[in-house]
Amino acid sequence: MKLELGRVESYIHAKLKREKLHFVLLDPDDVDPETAGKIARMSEEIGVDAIMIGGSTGAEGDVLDGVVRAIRESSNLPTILFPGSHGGISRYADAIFFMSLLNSTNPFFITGSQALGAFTVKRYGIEPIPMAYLIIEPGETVGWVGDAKPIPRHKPKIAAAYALAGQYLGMRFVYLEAGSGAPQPVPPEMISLVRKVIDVPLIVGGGIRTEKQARAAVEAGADIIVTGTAIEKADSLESAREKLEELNRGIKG
Ligand SMILES: CC(C)=CCC/C(C)=C/CC/C(C)=C/CC/C(C)=C/COP(=O)(O)OP(=O)(O)O
Ligand SMILES: O=P(O)(O)OC[C@@H](O)CO
Ligand SMILES: [Mg+2]
Repeated sequence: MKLELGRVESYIHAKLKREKLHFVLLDPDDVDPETAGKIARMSEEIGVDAIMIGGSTGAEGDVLDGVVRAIRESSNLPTILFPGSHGGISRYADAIFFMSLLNSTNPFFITGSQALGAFTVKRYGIEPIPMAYLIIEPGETVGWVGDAKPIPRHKPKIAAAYALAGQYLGMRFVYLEAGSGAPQPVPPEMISLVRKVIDVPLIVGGGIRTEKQARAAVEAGADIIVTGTAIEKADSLESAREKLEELNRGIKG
């Protein structure tokens, strides 16, 4: 049995020894391949650490492949799939967050979709990275699509219990998700309790739009910050660059 970590996961751990990481999420349903390529190149220039690709709706097939290929052609950053289901797998990506939505009420999002996608991941030779995915209020689209019972914002202990359960089940990352475009990010008190309880790296995303919010999440104990909407919604590539720089400053200090 081979238990070595894959290339992307080793890269993440090596970098985490020195700094907090910034992953940029691109949704193939919202950005065309050309723009995705440009944002990925800019991200690399600015010091972002990886590009995640996915969406809860429509990020599949040709549309997904086109965006992943464009990103690979324009930058050397690792590409990590962030699938809404087994439909969100592309042969062109380096790795996939092989995630289980632990607080879903629907077994499809806990183990079902994973079983349907497992052989595809193996056939394509994509590196699977096991991850516990937890939806925090409000949860937005992904909370609704994923049939989640969102964890109340003022109940950090529930999040910590799920996170520790995820680690004990063998998951090597925990992701606290407020939902893409959430009006408020995950509360710092919740981030710090989860950080105290688990040993694996903690990813936080959803609703992080400013340098201040990014810094607050990192200071509370997040290891990796995911940003998507703030960059996607910029009205020009120039303002996307400024936003990326601002968020990166908050994360890297
Ligand atoms: C590992 C495999 C094969 C499947 C896992 C499938 C699971 C558990 C999915 C969780 C539920 C889900 C719908 C996740 C979507 C994650 C995601 C890509 C969210 C962010 O998407 P955005 O595109 O930013 O948000 P919108 O979809 O709201 O635009
Ligand atoms: O789009 P935003 O709000 O940055 O959220 C990023 C990510 O956590 C969504 O899955
Ligand atoms: Mg989206």
